[in-house]
Amino acid sequence: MTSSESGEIDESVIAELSRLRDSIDNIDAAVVHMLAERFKCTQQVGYLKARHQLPPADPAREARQIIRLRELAESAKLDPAFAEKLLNFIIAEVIRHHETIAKS
Ligand SMILES: O=C(O)C(=O)C[C@]1(C(=O)O)C=C[C@@H](O)C=C1
Repeated sequence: MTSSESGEIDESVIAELSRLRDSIDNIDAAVVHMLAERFKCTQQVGYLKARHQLPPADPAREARQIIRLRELAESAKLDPAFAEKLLNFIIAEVIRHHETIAKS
């Protein structure tokens, strides 16, 4: 009898789900720590740009980053469109931070 037939979840299923969720939690923690480090770097870039009157956004640099990230995603079997959307999402936040720094 399967878990769905009996209405109870098999012990081994619970154990496997728990093991996978532990790994997911570790990966999520790593992502948060890596993002925090990235934002520490971009904050320094923001101050550097503000000090030297450089524009917050650099579209040419972004275009190169997207090409590189899409290639990395493909070789890692990650959807390149997702990788591009994620990078754009992060960069939009960075630009917002740069603009705040420039105004301050
Ligand atoms: O490299 C820069 O010039 C940055 O400001 C950093 C960054 C990024 O987050 O990677 C953010 C904004 C720019 O448009 C390009 C890249």
